Amino acid sequence: MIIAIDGPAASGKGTLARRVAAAMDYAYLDTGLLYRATGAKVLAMGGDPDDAAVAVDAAEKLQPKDLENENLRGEEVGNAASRVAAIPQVRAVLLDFQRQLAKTPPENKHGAVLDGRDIGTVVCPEAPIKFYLTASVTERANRRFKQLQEKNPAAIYERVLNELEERDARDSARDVAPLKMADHAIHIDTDRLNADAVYNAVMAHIRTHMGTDD
Ligand SMILES: Nc1ncnc2c1ncn2[C@@H]1O[C@H](COP(=O)(O)OP(=O)(O)OP(=O)(O)O)[C@@H](O)[C@H]1O
Ligand SMILES: Nc1ccn([C@@H]2O[C@H](COP(=O)(O)O)[C@@H](O)[C@H]2O)c(=O)n1
Repeated sequence: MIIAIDGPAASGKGTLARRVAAAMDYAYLDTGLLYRATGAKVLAMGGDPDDAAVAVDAAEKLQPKDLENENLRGEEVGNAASRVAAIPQVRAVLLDFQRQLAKTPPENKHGAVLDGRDIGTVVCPEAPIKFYLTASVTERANRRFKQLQEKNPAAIYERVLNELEERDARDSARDVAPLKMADHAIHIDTDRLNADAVYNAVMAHIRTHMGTDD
């Protein structure tokens, strides 16, 4: 079974998806990492993330080790990721890998959890269960700021907020696979829910869907 989790930056998709995948013994794919690794490659080459030829070349050359780069999590790379992600040919290059993993999860797992922006709408529209997580931009900026501060005490809240707003706007307005809720997705507003509460709500939906709730 495929479980799709979409939503804007720092809404808690990865935290949730990782936990759901572990509980279900499913494979997990953070699809944002593919775009982050592509953006980071472009920056490392001194290229412009809006340059389609350079970005496509970087996407085509991605290797598994590129996804393990510790520096992918910063907002500068997030911004570059969001710019390469608006290029249709980049998305086309990365699509097959995502679909393949969803349809044939590694290690003979019986399912996969994918999180991103377009999992329920484009990558796996056939997913039987889809979630769409949101939270206000200020709540998400607080979360991301706290997270970044653990690694970099000099992180600046206003900068984090601006970068999230910029990324939200670009991800929602692009022509190809924009961020939006899929039809039939379950919307969870996480503003007043901690990570445990979100997880419990999602697992309750999954059990109901699978007919395993008692
Ligand atoms: N419901 C929640 N309440 C408060 N904090 C949360 C909640 N869910 C996740 N967090 C925290 O918010 C931060 C961002 O979460 P996470 O990385 O899972 O978001 P994301 O949507 O995957 O982000 P991105 O799109 O940038 O990959 C993390 O520090 C995480 O621990
Ligand atoms: N399915 C996806 C996933 C991500 N993106 C783009 O990548 C950027 C970084 O993603 P994070 O989840 O790590 O924040 C994001 O801002 C999107 O532009 C995407 O387009 N589709």
